[in-house]
Amino acid sequence: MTYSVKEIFYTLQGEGLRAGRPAVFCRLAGCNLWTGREEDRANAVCQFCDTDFVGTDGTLGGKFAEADDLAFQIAALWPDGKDNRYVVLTGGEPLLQVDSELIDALHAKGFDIAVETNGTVHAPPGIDWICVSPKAGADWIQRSGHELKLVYPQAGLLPHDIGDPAFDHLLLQPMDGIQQLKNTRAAIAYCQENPRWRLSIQTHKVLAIR
Ligand SMILES: C[S@@+](CC[C@H](N)C(=O)[O-])C[C@H]1O[C@@H](n2cnc3c(N)ncnc32)[C@H](O)[C@@H]1O
Ligand SMILES: Nc1nc2[nH]cc(C(=O)O)c2c(=O)[nH]1
Ligand code: SF4
Ligand SMILES: [Mg+2]
Repeated sequence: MTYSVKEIFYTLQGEGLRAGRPAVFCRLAGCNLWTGREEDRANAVCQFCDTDFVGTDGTLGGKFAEADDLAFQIAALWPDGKDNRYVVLTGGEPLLQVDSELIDALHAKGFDIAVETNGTVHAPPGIDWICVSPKAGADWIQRSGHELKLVYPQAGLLPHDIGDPAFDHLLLQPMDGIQQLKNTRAAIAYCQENPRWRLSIQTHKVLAIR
C-alpha cells in the first residue's frame, strides 16, 4: 500500500491529555469530511478545520511505497539513542490510510503509536492511543478509545448529546477561529459545571511551535 503523506515533523503533542509529550507527527494527506480546498469549505461536513492536509508537498512529505519506508523516515526524526519513542498519526483523516503493516512497522521501530481521528473509520487493532474527535453531521462509528476530544461548540454535537461514551478521558477543545476567546470561556464554564470533562488547549499555537 502506498501512503500519501503531507508532512512529518518532530514537536510536542500540543493537545489533549498527552499535551507536552515529545512526538513525531506524521500528517497523512486527504480527508473524507472536506476536500481541503477553501472554495469547498462552506459545503463541507467539517467546516472549521485549522489544517492544510492537501497533497504531499510539506516537510518530508511524499508518497511512501512501503510501510517500512515511512517508519524509517519517522524514526530518523527521533533523537539518537533516546527512548520513549512516540508517533502521532494525524491528517487529514489518518485512518483512511493507516493499516496493520504501518502499525507493525512502527512498533518494530519501538514507537508508541497514537492516532487523531474524526471517528468515521474503525481503528485497526494495535494502536496504543486513540483520540477521537467526532464531527457534527458525520457518521461516528469509532465510539471507544482513550480520549474523546470534542471541539466546542459544534451545533448538533454538544457534550450533552454524547451521553456516557466508552472513553477513558473526555476533553473539550475550544473551536479556533474568530470566536476562539468566547469559545474558550464557554468551554471552561462547561468543564467547571460538568467535571467529567476537562479542557484541552491547543498549546502548540500558544507556544508557536508546529
Ligand atoms: C486536523 S484534525 C486531524 C485528525 C482528524 N481528521 C480529526 O478531525 O480528528 C486534528 C485535531 O484538530 C482538531 N481541530 C481541527 N480544527 C480545529 C479548530 N478550528 N479548533 C479546534 N480544534 C480543531 C480536530 O478536531 C482534531 O482533534
Ligand atoms: N504540536 C501539535 N500538536 C497537535 N495535536 C494534534 C495536531 C493535529 O493537527 O492533529 C497537532 C499539531 O499539528 N501540532
Ligand atoms: S475531519 Fe479533521 S482533518 Fe478533516 S476537515 Fe475536519 S478537522 Fe480537518
Ligand atoms: Mg493541528
